[in-house]
Amino acid sequence: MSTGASSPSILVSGVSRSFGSTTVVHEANLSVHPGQITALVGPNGSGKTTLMLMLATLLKPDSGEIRIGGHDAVQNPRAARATLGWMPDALGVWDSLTVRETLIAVCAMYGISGLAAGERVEALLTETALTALAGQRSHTLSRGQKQRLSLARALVHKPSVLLLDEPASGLDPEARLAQRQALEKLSNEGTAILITSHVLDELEQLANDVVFLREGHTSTDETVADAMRHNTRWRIRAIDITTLDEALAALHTPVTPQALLSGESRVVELTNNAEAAELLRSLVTAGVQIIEFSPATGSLEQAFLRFNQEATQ
Ligand SMILES: Nc1ncnc2c1ncn2[C@@H]1O[C@H](COP(=O)(O)OP(=O)(O)OP(=O)(O)O)[C@@H](O)[C@H]1O
Repeated sequence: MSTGASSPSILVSGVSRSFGSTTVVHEANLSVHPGQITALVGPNGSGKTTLMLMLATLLKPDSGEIRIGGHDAVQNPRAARATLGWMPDALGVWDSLTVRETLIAVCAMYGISGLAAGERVEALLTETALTALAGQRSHTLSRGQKQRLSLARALVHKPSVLLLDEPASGLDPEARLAQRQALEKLSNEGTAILITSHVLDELEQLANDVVFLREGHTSTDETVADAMRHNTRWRIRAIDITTLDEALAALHTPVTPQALLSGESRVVELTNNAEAAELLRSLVTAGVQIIEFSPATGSLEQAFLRFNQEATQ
């Protein structure tokens, strides 16, 4: 969904790309405005990385238009590159360089040198919690530490567009939270962010827009809105589970028991949000003390599964 009156920082219009006779991205469309965080969600092999590589100017589209910060990514890749920060799904490291030296080398690539480079690198080390590891060789970092270095590298030239391919992969919960906060801060400062991840719960907390990708086709605003509107599986918890069971039985609502770390709960299948609201009202009227009534899996995950289901029908 594209929102906002500003012109988009990322614009993809009718973009296609084939490898040999296989078309991997089919007339894809999306836009991301300044300050917006858009999730790009698709199953394995749906074309996310291929699309990201084209946005990063590392792969040419066969047709269509890509604009990054207003610059045509095909006609003027140099200008587009100066605007964007790219975090690939796997960090290629220069084995012999330390974390600090890596960042200084990337500064040099962007024409930042001397005192300015030193200051920028120290700020990035602090921002990505890498100061304690600054003297360590990059190839000895853990997966999560490499992810932090990869983000720091992408941010060297203060880009207004960030392309992040699986940035949370390999991060522990604390590091994920820190990364989420860092990205929220950048978004509040006006950075446009396009992010792929298979961790949909994580994306749901971060993104304010989503584009689904299936076999190289992007979703339309309408299909996303429709998929997001229909939560079908709801989890219900009550102070007294027996009272809940009795009330659900009286309402002829079939349930699936679910054991959770946080206690026993029930999952019900409903057709739409109105039905969910009506069931909640009926349970409360029947005197059940409800302590949770929520989508059984994340809304984004449900919407994604629904989008895929509809696409295969
Ligand atoms: N250089 C290439 N040559 C031939 N086929 C390719 C090439 N790069 C990607 N593909 C194919 O394009 C399709 C999409 O790949 P891509 O890496 O973009 O998917 P993805 O959505 O990022 O997948 P994942 O979630 O597994 O990372 C796959 O079928 C892949 O095999």
